[in-house]
Amino acid sequence: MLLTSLYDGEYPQLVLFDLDGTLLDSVPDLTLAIDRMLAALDRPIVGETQVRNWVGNGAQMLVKRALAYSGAAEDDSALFDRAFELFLHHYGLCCAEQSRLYSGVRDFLNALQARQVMMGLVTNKPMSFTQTLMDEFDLRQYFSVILGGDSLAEKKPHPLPLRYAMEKIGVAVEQTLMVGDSRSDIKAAQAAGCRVVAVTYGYNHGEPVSLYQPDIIVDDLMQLTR
Ligand SMILES: O=C(O)COP(=O)(O)O
Ligand SMILES: [Mg+2]
Repeated sequence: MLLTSLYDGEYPQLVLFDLDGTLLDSVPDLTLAIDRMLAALDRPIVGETQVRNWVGNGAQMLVKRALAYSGAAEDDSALFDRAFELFLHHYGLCCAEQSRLYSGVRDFLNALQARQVMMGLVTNKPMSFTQTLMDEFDLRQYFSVILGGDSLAEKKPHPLPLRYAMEKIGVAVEQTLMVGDSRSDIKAAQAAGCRVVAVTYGYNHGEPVSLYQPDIIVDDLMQLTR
Protein backbone atom coordinates (compact mmCIF):
# COMPACT_ATOMS: atom_id res chain seq x y z
CA MET A 1 0.00 0.00 0.00
CA LEU A 2 1.25 3.47 -0.92
CA LEU A 3 0.67 4.95 2.54
CA THR A 4 2.29 2.20 4.59
CA SER A 5 5.22 1.98 2.17
CA LEU A 6 6.62 5.13 3.84
CA TYR A 7 6.49 3.60 7.35
CA ASP A 8 7.97 0.10 7.06
CA GLY A 9 4.63 -1.48 6.23
CA GLU A 10 2.73 0.17 9.12
CA TYR A 11 0.35 3.11 9.18
CA PRO A 12 1.84 6.40 10.41
CA GLN A 13 0.67 7.22 13.96
CA LEU A 14 -0.30 10.78 13.06
CA VAL A 15 -1.52 12.37 9.83
CA LEU A 16 -1.65 16.18 9.63
CA PHE A 17 -3.91 17.67 6.97
CA ASP A 18 -4.02 20.96 5.19
CA LEU A 19 -7.55 22.30 4.59
CA ASP A 20 -7.95 24.53 1.51
CA GLY A 21 -7.13 22.68 -1.68
CA THR A 22 -6.54 19.39 0.17
CA LEU A 23 -9.76 18.51 2.00
CA LEU A 24 -11.95 21.37 0.85
CA ASP A 25 -12.44 23.03 -2.52
CA SER A 26 -12.92 26.48 -1.04
CA VAL A 27 -11.96 28.69 -4.00
CA PRO A 28 -15.54 29.33 -5.19
CA ASP A 29 -16.45 30.92 -1.83
CA LEU A 30 -13.11 32.67 -1.44
CA THR A 31 -13.70 34.16 -4.90
CA LEU A 32 -17.18 35.34 -3.92
CA ALA A 33 -15.72 37.13 -0.90
CA ILE A 34 -12.75 38.62 -2.79
CA ASP A 35 -14.99 39.85 -5.61
CA ARG A 36 -17.52 41.36 -3.18
CA MET A 37 -14.62 43.07 -1.40
CA LEU A 38 -13.23 44.45 -4.69
CA ALA A 39 -16.67 45.59 -5.85
CA ALA A 40 -17.22 47.43 -2.56
CA LEU A 41 -13.89 49.19 -3.16
CA ASP A 42 -14.88 50.10 -6.75
CA ARG A 43 -12.19 47.88 -8.17
CA PRO A 44 -12.67 45.34 -10.98
CA ILE A 45 -13.63 41.84 -9.84
CA VAL A 46 -11.21 39.01 -10.70
CA GLY A 47 -12.92 35.58 -10.74
CA GLU A 48 -11.88 32.09 -9.74
CA THR A 49 -8.91 31.54 -12.05
CA GLN A 50 -6.97 34.36 -10.40
CA VAL A 51 -8.03 33.62 -6.83
CA ARG A 52 -7.00 29.97 -7.20
CA ASN A 53 -3.37 31.10 -7.62
CA TRP A 54 -3.44 33.32 -4.52
CA VAL A 55 -4.67 30.87 -1.87
CA GLY A 56 -2.34 29.12 0.56
CA ASN A 57 -0.56 31.80 2.57
CA GLY A 58 -3.44 32.93 4.73
CA ALA A 59 -6.24 35.47 4.38
CA GLN A 60 -4.09 38.58 4.70
CA MET A 61 -1.84 37.49 1.86
CA LEU A 62 -4.87 36.60 -0.26
CA VAL A 63 -6.25 40.13 0.19
CA LYS A 64 -2.81 41.67 -0.46
CA ARG A 65 -2.45 39.72 -3.69
CA ALA A 66 -5.93 40.73 -4.84
CA LEU A 67 -5.24 44.41 -4.11
CA ALA A 68 -1.86 44.31 -5.85
CA TYR A 69 -3.48 42.71 -8.91
CA SER A 70 -6.03 45.53 -8.96
CA GLY A 71 -3.20 48.06 -9.12
CA ALA A 72 -3.15 49.20 -5.49
CA ALA A 73 0.08 50.56 -4.02
CA GLU A 74 1.75 48.03 -1.73
CA ASP A 75 2.16 50.52 1.09
CA ASP A 76 -1.48 51.71 1.18
CA SER A 77 -2.19 50.34 4.62
CA ALA A 78 -5.48 52.21 5.03
CA LEU A 79 -6.78 50.53 1.87
CA PHE A 80 -5.54 47.15 3.11
CA ASP A 81 -7.26 47.56 6.47
CA ARG A 82 -10.55 48.45 4.81
CA ALA A 83 -10.22 45.64 2.27
CA PHE A 84 -9.36 43.07 4.92
CA GLU A 85 -12.35 44.03 7.02
CA LEU A 86 -14.60 43.72 3.96
CA PHE A 87 -13.13 40.33 3.11
CA LEU A 88 -13.63 39.01 6.65
CA HIS A 89 -17.23 40.23 6.60
CA HIS A 90 -18.10 38.73 3.22
CA TYR A 91 -16.24 35.45 3.67
CA GLY A 92 -17.92 35.02 7.04
CA LEU A 93 -21.25 35.18 5.23
CA CYS A 94 -20.42 32.85 2.34
CA CYS A 95 -17.58 30.52 3.43
CA ALA A 96 -19.75 27.39 3.27
CA GLU A 97 -21.97 28.29 0.33
CA GLN A 98 -20.28 26.47 -2.56
CA SER A 99 -17.28 24.85 -0.90
CA ARG A 100 -17.15 21.05 -1.17
CA LEU A 101 -15.01 18.22 0.14
CA TYR A 102 -12.92 16.67 -2.61
CA SER A 103 -13.50 13.15 -3.84
CA GLY A 104 -11.96 10.54 -1.54
CA VAL A 105 -11.60 12.84 1.47
CA ARG A 106 -14.36 11.48 3.70
CA ASP A 107 -13.46 7.88 2.83
CA PHE A 108 -9.80 8.49 3.61
CA LEU A 109 -10.54 10.17 6.96
CA ASN A 110 -12.84 7.27 7.86
CA ALA A 111 -10.19 4.73 6.85
CA LEU A 112 -7.59 6.39 9.11
CA GLN A 113 -10.07 6.71 11.96
CA ALA A 114 -10.93 3.01 11.66
CA ARG A 115 -7.18 2.26 12.02
CA GLN A 116 -6.96 4.53 15.07
CA VAL A 117 -4.52 6.82 13.32
CA MET A 118 -4.43 10.21 15.08
CA MET A 119 -5.25 13.21 12.89
CA GLY A 120 -4.62 16.93 13.05
CA LEU A 121 -5.64 19.89 10.91
CA VAL A 122 -2.95 22.47 10.16
CA THR A 123 -4.27 25.23 7.93
CA ASN A 124 -3.19 28.79 7.18
CA LYS A 125 -6.85 29.81 7.10
CA PRO A 126 -7.95 32.01 10.02
CA MET A 127 -9.27 29.93 12.91
CA SER A 128 -12.77 31.45 12.95
CA PHE A 129 -13.55 30.31 9.38
CA THR A 130 -11.79 27.00 10.00
CA GLN A 131 -14.08 26.32 12.97
CA THR A 132 -17.18 27.19 10.96
CA LEU A 133 -16.15 24.86 8.15
CA MET A 134 -15.27 22.03 10.54
CA ASP A 135 -18.83 22.19 11.86
CA GLU A 136 -20.46 22.73 8.47
CA PHE A 137 -18.78 19.63 7.00
CA ASP A 138 -18.90 17.58 10.21
CA LEU A 139 -15.10 17.23 10.29
CA ARG A 140 -14.33 18.09 13.91
CA GLN A 141 -14.78 14.46 15.01
CA TYR A 142 -11.63 13.42 13.11
CA PHE A 143 -9.10 15.86 14.53
CA SER A 144 -7.34 15.80 17.89
CA VAL A 145 -5.78 19.18 17.16
CA ILE A 146 -6.95 22.01 14.90
CA LEU A 147 -4.59 24.92 14.15
CA GLY A 148 -5.42 27.96 12.03
CA GLY A 149 -3.12 30.48 10.40
CA ASP A 150 -3.60 32.82 13.37
CA SER A 151 -3.23 30.19 16.12
CA LEU A 152 0.54 30.51 16.56
CA ALA A 153 3.31 33.04 15.94
CA GLU A 154 4.22 31.39 12.61
CA LYS A 155 2.27 29.73 9.83
CA LYS A 156 3.29 27.23 7.11
CA PRO A 157 5.84 27.09 5.39
CA HIS A 158 7.32 27.58 8.86
CA PRO A 159 7.48 24.19 10.61
CA LEU A 160 6.17 25.57 13.93
CA PRO A 161 2.49 24.55 13.54
CA LEU A 162 3.48 21.02 12.52
CA ARG A 163 5.90 20.71 15.43
CA TYR A 164 3.29 22.10 17.81
CA ALA A 165 0.69 19.58 16.62
CA MET A 166 3.11 16.64 16.96
CA GLU A 167 4.08 17.72 20.45
CA LYS A 168 0.49 18.30 21.51
CA ILE A 169 -0.56 14.85 20.31
CA GLY A 170 2.68 13.25 21.47
CA VAL A 171 3.79 11.56 18.26
CA ALA A 172 7.37 11.61 16.94
CA VAL A 173 8.23 13.22 13.63
CA GLU A 174 9.27 9.81 12.19
CA GLN A 175 5.70 8.59 12.75
CA THR A 176 4.02 11.66 11.28
CA LEU A 177 2.76 12.37 7.77
CA MET A 178 1.72 15.74 6.36
CA VAL A 179 -0.84 15.84 3.53
CA GLY A 180 -1.19 19.06 1.57
CA ASP A 181 -1.68 20.75 -1.78
CA SER A 182 0.90 23.51 -1.85
CA ARG A 183 4.55 24.37 -1.53
CA SER A 184 3.83 25.77 1.94
CA ASP A 185 2.73 22.34 3.15
CA ILE A 186 5.65 20.54 1.52
CA LYS A 187 8.26 23.02 2.78
CA ALA A 188 6.80 23.01 6.30
CA ALA A 189 6.90 19.21 6.40
CA GLN A 190 10.44 19.06 5.01
CA ALA A 191 11.59 21.67 7.54
CA ALA A 192 9.90 19.78 10.38
CA GLY A 193 11.44 16.50 9.15
CA CYS A 194 8.28 14.49 8.44
CA ARG A 195 7.14 12.74 5.27
CA VAL A 196 4.74 14.57 3.00
CA VAL A 197 2.08 13.59 0.49
CA ALA A 198 1.01 16.21 -2.05
CA VAL A 199 -2.30 16.19 -3.92
CA THR A 200 -2.44 17.39 -7.52
CA TYR A 201 -5.97 18.80 -7.50
CA GLY A 202 -5.51 21.75 -5.13
CA TYR A 203 -3.97 25.19 -5.31
CA ASN A 204 -0.26 25.56 -5.74
CA HIS A 205 0.10 29.05 -7.17
CA GLY A 206 -0.04 27.64 -10.71
CA GLU A 207 2.99 25.38 -10.23
CA PRO A 208 3.11 21.56 -10.27
CA VAL A 209 3.62 20.16 -6.74
CA SER A 210 6.37 17.89 -8.11
CA LEU A 211 8.71 20.92 -8.19
CA TYR A 212 8.94 20.71 -4.39
CA GLN A 213 9.66 16.98 -4.23
CA PRO A 214 7.06 15.57 -1.85
CA ASP A 215 7.48 11.88 -0.93
CA ILE A 216 4.29 10.85 -2.75
CA ILE A 217 1.94 12.61 -5.18
CA VAL A 218 -1.70 11.51 -5.58
CA ASP A 219 -4.75 12.66 -7.55
CA ASP A 220 -7.20 11.32 -4.92
CA LEU A 221 -6.43 10.57 -1.25
CA MET A 222 -7.91 7.07 -1.53
CA GLN A 223 -5.00 6.17 -3.84
CA LEU A 224 -2.89 6.06 -0.68
CA THR A 225 -4.83 3.04 0.56
CA ARG A 226 -4.36 1.01 -2.62
O1 LIG B 1 -6.02 30.53 3.93
C1 LIG B 1 -5.22 29.94 3.17
O2 LIG B 1 -4.27 30.52 2.65
C2 LIG B 1 -5.43 28.49 2.87
O3 LIG B 1 -4.94 27.71 3.85
P1 LIG B 1 -4.50 26.16 3.71
O4 LIG B 1 -4.28 25.81 2.29
O5 LIG B 1 -3.25 26.17 4.55
O6 LIG B 1 -5.64 25.38 4.31
MG1 LIG C 1 -3.85 24.29 0.94
